[in-house]
Amino acid sequence: MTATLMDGNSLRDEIIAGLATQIEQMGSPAICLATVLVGDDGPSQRYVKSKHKKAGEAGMVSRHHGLDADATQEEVEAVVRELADDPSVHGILVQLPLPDGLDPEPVLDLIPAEKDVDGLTERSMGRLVRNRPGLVSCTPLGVLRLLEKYSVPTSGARAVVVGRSTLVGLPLSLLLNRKGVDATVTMAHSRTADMAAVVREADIVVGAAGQARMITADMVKPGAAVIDVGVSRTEAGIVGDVDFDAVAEVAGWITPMPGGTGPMTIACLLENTLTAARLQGL
Ligand SMILES: Nc1nc2c(c(=O)[nH]1)N[C@@H](CN(C=O)c1ccc(C(=O)N[C@@H](CCC(=O)O)C(=O)O)cc1)CN2
Repeated sequence: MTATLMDGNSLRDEIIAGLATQIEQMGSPAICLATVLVGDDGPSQRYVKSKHKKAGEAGMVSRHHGLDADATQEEVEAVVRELADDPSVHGILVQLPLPDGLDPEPVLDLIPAEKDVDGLTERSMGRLVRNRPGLVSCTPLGVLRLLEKYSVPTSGARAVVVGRSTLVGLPLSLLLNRKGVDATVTMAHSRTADMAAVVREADIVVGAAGQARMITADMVKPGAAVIDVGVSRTEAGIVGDVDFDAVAEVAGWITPMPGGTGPMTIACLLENTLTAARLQGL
């Protein structure tokens, strides 16, 4: 492997240790992250469990609200409303996806902007678009942290983000385009003509389409930074959007899957929770 490995597990641990120190210096106030999980999807349960474990390591408290898969829209919204009104809760996270039949949009929009540690409400996304301060979604933030940590040049770099989800692709494209980061960003998606040629132009490639190993070595410019956000579960285990072994021979930097952007999502969620607590006067 010639590429530098961008290790999300070690950067997550570093960030969480830093948060623990800051919270201790604040006199260890009860900074509370509340999670809402509807249904019994295995991976979602694991992610939520991990969020609680890491919150504890950062010196935060956390609270979990689990609802059955057949919960109604009204029941889910009632839980979020209660958390929104509770002054002891600083951050609210509704684990996605919600089961079929539930509409996430009205649920998310019940979260007050200052408690929106996932950065997914209309208000938070609007602030991101308008370049105003606000909480930003966690995986895109995690990608920026990795680029920064590994000193990947971004100013004037060509970045291609494959995937246009509101969870990752869209906010990440906006962040990469921001002043101070200054990449020239292309958003690519399933209808992009000649995807290989588009990706080959990029100094920074982000795979966020959820298509197993779709980014192959022949699509990657030598020396590019390649960030994998896609997760596909195959018989061989968890596979990302990047054909890791072959791309690692061409790229300058690469994230592993697992161990890259996933852990960073949780680290940035906890950073957002501390920011949210401060916004609420703690
Ligand atoms: N409300 C949200 N829902 C979802 C988000 C989100 O940011 N907010 N992102 C994903 C799931 N997710 C966090 O919620 C998440 C995904 C993956 C990991 C992670 O650490 N993965 C490990 C692999 C472990 C495994 O998948 O079994 C890794 O990459 O090393 C953490 C969090 C969708 N929903």
